[in-house]
Amino acid sequence: MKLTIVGTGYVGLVSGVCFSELGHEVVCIDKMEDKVAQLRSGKSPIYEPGLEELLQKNIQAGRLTFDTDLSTSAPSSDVIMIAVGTPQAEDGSADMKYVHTVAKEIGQALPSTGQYVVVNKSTVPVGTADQVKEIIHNMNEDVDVAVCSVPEFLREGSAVKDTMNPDRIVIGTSIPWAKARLVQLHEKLATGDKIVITNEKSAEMIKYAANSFLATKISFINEMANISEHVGANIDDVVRGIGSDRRISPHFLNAGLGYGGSCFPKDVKALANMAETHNYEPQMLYAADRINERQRFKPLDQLLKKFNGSIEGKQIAILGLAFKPNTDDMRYAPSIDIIHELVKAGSIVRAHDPIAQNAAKPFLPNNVTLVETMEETYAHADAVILITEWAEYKSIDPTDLLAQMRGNFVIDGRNAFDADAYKNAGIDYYGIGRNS
Ligand SMILES: NC(=O)C1=CN([C@@H]2O[C@H](COP(=O)(O)OP(=O)(O)OC[C@H]3O[C@@H](n4cnc5c(N)ncnc54)[C@H](O)[C@@H]3O)[C@@H](O)[C@H]2O)C=CC1
Ligand SMILES: O=C(O)[C@H]1O[C@H](OP(=O)(O)OP(=O)(O)OC[C@H]2O[C@@H](n3ccc(=O)[nH]c3=O)[C@H](O)[C@@H]2O)[C@H](O)[C@@H](O)[C@@H]1O
Repeated sequence: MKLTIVGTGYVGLVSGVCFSELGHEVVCIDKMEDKVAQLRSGKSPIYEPGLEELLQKNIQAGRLTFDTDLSTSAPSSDVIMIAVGTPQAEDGSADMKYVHTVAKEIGQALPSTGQYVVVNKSTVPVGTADQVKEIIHNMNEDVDVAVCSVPEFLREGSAVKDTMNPDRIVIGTSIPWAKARLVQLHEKLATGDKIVITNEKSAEMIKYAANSFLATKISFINEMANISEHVGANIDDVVRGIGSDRRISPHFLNAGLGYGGSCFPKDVKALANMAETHNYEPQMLYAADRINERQRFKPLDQLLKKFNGSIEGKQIAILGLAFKPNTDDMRYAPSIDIIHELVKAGSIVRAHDPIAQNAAKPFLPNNVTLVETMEETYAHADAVILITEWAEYKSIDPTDLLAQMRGNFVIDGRNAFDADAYKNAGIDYYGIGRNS
């Protein structure tokens, strides 16, 4: 099939690369000329395991091309996908300006002959498919177009793997010929029970419900960890105990500094905003969001406790800046807020991330020192905070770490270290909800 995919961010680029790998002919569109030039030369603008290899392979095979304008490829495409950003607006709602602009461009580009499928892959409020159709028809009332919702569930850091091995594909359309085309497009990825067919609005809701459920699961376990700290229970044991119940499952129950990234924070807020505009007060979403906003500041409380109320002049080593491992995405990363607070309190901050160092610079205060190796980060540190659980940090030997440090306080913000090994090495170890 011929595809036009608009937006070459995590979703658009990964989808474009994966669909071309599956044999489809894909044109990826982005307004940013330098990004398109970089992509044409086979260089990925984002760090995502396995992406660049497949990008280069499919460009060479002639199945994957890039353009700055959709008007050439869209009229001959079987499916046109919208994969532009829907960032958080000031009131918490999803800012739809990029989606609306693309809808107009599609309306201008499509001729009045033929049958077109336009797919919304961006995460959008319920009712957007109808809106996009209206915008397209306002530009060209004769075009025969089915606007469908096929939400994306990939995770950053494993985006290619997730796209190639989806748990399910949700196809939201009430139009039979569009459904047939979209089932055919996805047939190498999913068949049978793995394809969930719904109407447009349910598909749009599924995406927000999935992200809000996962975000709530994280806030729930963080709440349990915080309570465990107060009552002397250990969250690792609590998770073992509840996670073995298949209805709960042990997945996505890692207590820590809360969720960051470009999606959970904004999607929980956008769903809450959507509920409010329909006169419903979403209490659980408010709670998930509030717990998460607070969780990232836990290291600060611990430092103040350890250093008797003042961390001025203390050298603090930060391990990990990206919002999660295996990505260089810094959007809403807990590290940003933590570091700003540390600097405000007069600490000397040295930070390291194996991949996100350059991406992090614009988000951090100027007086933070970004160092090349993790060893340089914690040399002479009074305290160490693990914020992102990169694999290389997990292999740190606590005895070596202690020998390099000036102090002995380690805050494990992701419960990623072996608590006993750290304590046995003489480290004053703090994990989230990890009483021994
Ligand atoms: N990042 C992720 O892991 C996931 C994101 N999503 C959703 O997918 C959507 C896209 O997210 P990301 O890929 O992270 O976005 P992104 O912000 O990384 O990339 C969006 C791209 O669209 C381009 N763009 C904007 N307007 C354009 C136009 N008129 N024509 C051509 N290109 C245009 C921008 O230049 C940018 O390169 C969002 O709604 C997000 O919530 C869904 C699942 C996973
Ligand atoms: O809509 C989206 O953009 C995507 O959002 C998340 O994916 P992503 O944000 O890339 O990463 P996750 O692995 O879900 O992690 C999100 C945040 O939650 C945190 N987290 C995750 C799991 C956990 O148990 N505990 C926890 O604190 C991570 O550290 C990270 O900050 C969802 O997992 C994807 O299914 C979805 O497609």
